[in-house]
Amino acid sequence: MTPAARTQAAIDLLDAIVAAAADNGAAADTLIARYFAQRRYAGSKDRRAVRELVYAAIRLLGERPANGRDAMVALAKTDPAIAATFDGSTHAPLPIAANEDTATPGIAPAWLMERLSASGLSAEEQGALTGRAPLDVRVNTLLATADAIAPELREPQPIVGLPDALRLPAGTDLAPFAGRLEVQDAGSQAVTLAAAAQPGMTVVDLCAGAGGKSLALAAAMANDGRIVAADIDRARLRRLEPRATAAGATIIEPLLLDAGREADALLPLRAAADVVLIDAPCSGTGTWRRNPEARWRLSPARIDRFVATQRHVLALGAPLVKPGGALVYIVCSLLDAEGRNQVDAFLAAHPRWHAEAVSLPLGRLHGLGVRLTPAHDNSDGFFVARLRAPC
Ligand SMILES: C[S@@+](CC[C@H](N)C(=O)[O-])C[C@H]1O[C@@H](n2cnc3c(N)ncnc32)[C@H](O)[C@@H]1O
Repeated sequence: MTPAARTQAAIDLLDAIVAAAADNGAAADTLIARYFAQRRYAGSKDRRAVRELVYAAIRLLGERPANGRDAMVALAKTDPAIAATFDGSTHAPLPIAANEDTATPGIAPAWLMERLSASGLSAEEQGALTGRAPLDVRVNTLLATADAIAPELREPQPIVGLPDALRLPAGTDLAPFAGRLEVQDAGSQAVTLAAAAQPGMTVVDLCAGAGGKSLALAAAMANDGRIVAADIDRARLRRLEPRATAAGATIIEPLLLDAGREADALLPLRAAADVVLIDAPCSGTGTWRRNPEARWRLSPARIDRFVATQRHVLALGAPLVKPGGALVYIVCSLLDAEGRNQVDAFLAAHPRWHAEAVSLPLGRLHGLGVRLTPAHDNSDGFFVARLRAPC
């Protein structure tokens, strides 16, 4: 592909990504994979170059652009080499007109930046939300140690305070390390420590998804005890089983919940858990470095729905905690509505519970919990709080 054809391909892809973001359709990565599956003539260099153009345009624009051309013209205005590819030749985009409309660069839609500011996030902190994320892995201590595995890796960097974490060069091939290394952001590893999981405990991972945190809990518990990994999403939960097998995690019991009737399946776990971990569904404002297109998908109504779901899962999780046990609430959002305000509301409704101090290797105190941000912690953004049930 010529450079101009790559630009046109990026425009076509961005058209699809913009439409999908508006209609809650497929993710950008899925659309890119589908696009190239139908264009076998594109070599790996072309694919990489087009992908980079697409993601550079997505990162540049906080507001969802009208279409792919608007997005790429905005990117071209930051880079004369890209602007030069708008030359009107075969397979190339038409030249950029002097008065052509373009999308405006920014971090996020204006209404969302206001909410981030109101949640105490400075302009510098907001600017870091769309940077590039490092490749972080967790060494699965059920099968390996960081010291033993480090010599097999190219340039592994330790992460202060997280002895089982390593930061690796982008593009490191992790296939030879299946089971021994799990891709997991440093922030995600840090907030899981708030569970203080110990061998012999019973832990309910209520929003387990594909089990990223369940696997970390199993390692922390040295495969001794019980972890119930519950979720309403069958496809995600199904991905947990092979991961657990590869990781040698034997104490994880997947539990598929029926949305709207979750309490039925959870009844046998009433007052049974030392710890209930709730990694709640959220807007993901802390994960834009990995998933920058997510900010094109958000709306005030969508955030309201997340807030309602978070209240719902908190109400499901609280009765599972045994007297004196703990509920750990986590969101990968930096909006107070989803983080500290949820905790304040929970405690107002449960006056006999209290928030416990959590000491983590990353993050700063925020409300009754701890907040991690990309600017401060070079991790994804998270809010985590640990709530103690009455004895
Ligand atoms: C942030 S993701 C969890 C990620 C996972 N803990 C990890 O570390 O990989 C939130 C999960 O909550 C699940 N969820 C949403 N509503 C739920 C409900 N009512 N009960 C249980 N899980 C729910 C979603 O299906 C999703 O998998």
